[in-house]
Amino acid sequence: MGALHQGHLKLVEQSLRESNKTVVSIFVNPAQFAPHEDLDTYPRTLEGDLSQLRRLSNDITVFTPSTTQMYPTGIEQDTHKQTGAFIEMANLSDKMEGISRPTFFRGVATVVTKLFNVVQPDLAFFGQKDIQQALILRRMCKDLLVQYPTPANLRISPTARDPVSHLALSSRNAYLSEEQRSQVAPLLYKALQAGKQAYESGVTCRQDILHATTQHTTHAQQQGAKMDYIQLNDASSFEVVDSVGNNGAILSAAMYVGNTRLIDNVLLGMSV
Ligand SMILES: Nc1ncnc2c1ncn2[C@@H]1O[C@H](COP(=O)(O)OP(=O)(O)OP(=O)(O)O)[C@@H](O)[C@H]1O
Ligand SMILES: CC(C)(CO)[C@@H](O)C(=O)[O-]
Ligand code: BAL
Repeated sequence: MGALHQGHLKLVEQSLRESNKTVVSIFVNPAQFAPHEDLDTYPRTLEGDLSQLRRLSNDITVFTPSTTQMYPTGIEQDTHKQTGAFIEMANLSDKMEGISRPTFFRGVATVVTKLFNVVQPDLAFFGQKDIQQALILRRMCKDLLVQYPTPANLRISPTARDPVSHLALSSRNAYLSEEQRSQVAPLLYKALQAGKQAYESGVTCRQDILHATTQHTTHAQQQGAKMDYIQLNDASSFEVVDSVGNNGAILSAAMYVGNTRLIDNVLLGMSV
């Protein structure tokens, strides 16, 4: 969606390494924003984005469609008023992130289907920062027999982080004040890491893993942040799990720092 940062650029670099043609789409997709969310204020920095991409390579095609091109029959923000074709990911899009953003994955799956139809990529690169999004899209490719890309060719790359604070890079970090960015937001990953460390020292039970995170989530709340959730989920069904079994699990969280909603996750006993 643009406002490019190192996390995005790493995906582009991966594509440049693994493919002979790279297409970058930059499109702020209205359908994935609920009416109360930040569609209007979402950072848009197209000129800077294009220069960053040009610095990586002269051989990148940048696809910057208009809303009318992507939604030729229009798009209503309110899902109840929408008509026509949309992709539903039944019993998946209402779990995890979907509890707080019930129409988000419908909007994402729909726009990514359109992008795949237009570009027909052999390979597609998504970030682990939005882990449920990437896994839902891989499942969509499998269920809908998508050929470009096949599910195996939808790659999920590790989350790029600030080298000092380990805060996950995100376009929405631009909303944060310097103090929020350096003092409060990094506590989200610290909490997740504490859960991961507990798991790696032998703890598998959800309650105990979540307990290990509380020192940092409490600290964040004392600093004015508001936890939306921190939860342990299965990576296929996205159901909450009571313990980490053989298939591993995702420990993920969302936190408000001021009005800015940040997400992050770590993988326990699994890889993508
Ligand atoms: N820190 C990161 N590391 C790796 N991939 C990332 C990172 N941040 C975003 N991506 C990936 O880049 C792609 C484009 O994401 P998007 O444009 O929504 O950026 P974003 O920084 O995640 O923005 P937002 O603030 O809206 O969450 C997605 O596949 C996303 O997972
Ligand atoms: C997948 C995506 C491009 C759909 O608009 C967006 O959700 C994103 O950038 O993560
Ligand atoms: N990277 C996810 C885009 C969104 O939050 O809308």
